[in-house]
Amino acid sequence: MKPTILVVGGAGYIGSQMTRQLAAAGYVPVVLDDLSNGRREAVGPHRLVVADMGERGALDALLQAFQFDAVMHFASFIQVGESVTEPGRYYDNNVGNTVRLLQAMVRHGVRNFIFSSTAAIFGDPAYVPIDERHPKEPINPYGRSKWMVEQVLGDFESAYGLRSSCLRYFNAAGADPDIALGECHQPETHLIPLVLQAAAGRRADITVYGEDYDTPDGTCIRDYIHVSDLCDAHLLALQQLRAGGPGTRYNLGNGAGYSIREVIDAAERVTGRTIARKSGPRRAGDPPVLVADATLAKSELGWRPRFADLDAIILHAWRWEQEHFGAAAAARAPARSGPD
Ligand SMILES: O=c1ccn([C@@H]2O[C@H](COP(=O)(O)OP(=O)(O)O[C@H]3O[C@H](CO)[C@H](O)[C@H](O)[C@H]3O)[C@@H](O)[C@H]2O)c(=O)[nH]1
Repeated sequence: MKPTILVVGGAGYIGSQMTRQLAAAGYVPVVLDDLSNGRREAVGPHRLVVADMGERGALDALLQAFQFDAVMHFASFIQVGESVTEPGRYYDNNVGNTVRLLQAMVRHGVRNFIFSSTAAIFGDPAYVPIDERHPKEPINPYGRSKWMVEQVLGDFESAYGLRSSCLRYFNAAGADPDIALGECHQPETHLIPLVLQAAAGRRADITVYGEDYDTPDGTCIRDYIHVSDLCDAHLLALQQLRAGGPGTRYNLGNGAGYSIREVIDAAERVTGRTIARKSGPRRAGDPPVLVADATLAKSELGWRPRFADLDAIILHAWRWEQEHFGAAAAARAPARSGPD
């Protein structure tokens, strides 16, 4: 029998890609999503249960109905700025609901958990590239909420034998190489999709948040990682947990940092279009440089990123932008019967 995996938040950007890759790798994914941020159509032919992950009754029914081998959890709120102005919502969902999910797993004897953690747990880096030993000093509620869950997971492993892999994403970007899935946040706040909206003429320009950082060109440096490579790391972490290994934590990035200006230059190269840029103030909570040291994921998981090149990441995102929002999408729109 194929192992069944619960993908919480599997209708979202990374969760839907994970669902697709799990099925391709021979697993049976079951998606739990309340569709507050996810899209029903992103789940494709796979089983979707629409419910709130904080609801005890819904969780019990689901964990009763299926024998899950593992749970992957992608259903967090992810905007740093919003977490500063609405911390209650972030702690309630990212910590409270995650603990409720973990308690349901304990009640039903599901022992393997893969958690989407983040570079934001490290705060302003003391050094780069950032390895797993780097101090955890998050500087915003989003990062704190993720670090709290990592600590909760340590306690759940000691007390209940629930083993977990925490994967700390640096900047997830790109789209499915077949362009079946891609980024579609409402509202969109991430740099690469916004830059590509400007290239496509869906927005007038891109605002660069701060040009006075202590970096070579004054703009923030990030380590962009392709969404498919992130999902590959999840598959490897899943194998590792299912083989009976202890809980693990891995930083996931390509180890190469690109400034905002370099990202916009790369997007101009890939799209062949000129992208208008505007100077804006710094965005609260942005560390100047975030670059991963992913040596541990490579040596212990055997993880090998397939799309480490920034231009390849942007090219997939650009194809997705055109396929999903461009002229082809507009031509398809009138044929649709109504909202879905
Ligand atoms: O219109 C924009 C949007 C972003 N940026 C800049 O581009 C860089 C990347 O910003 P993103 O919003 O794309 O990504 P973040 O680094 O802020 O966010 C990533 O890391 C966060 C934690 O640090 C969260 O995990 C988040 O979900 C994840 O995408 C930042 O310096 C940001 O200030 C701009 O200059 N203009």
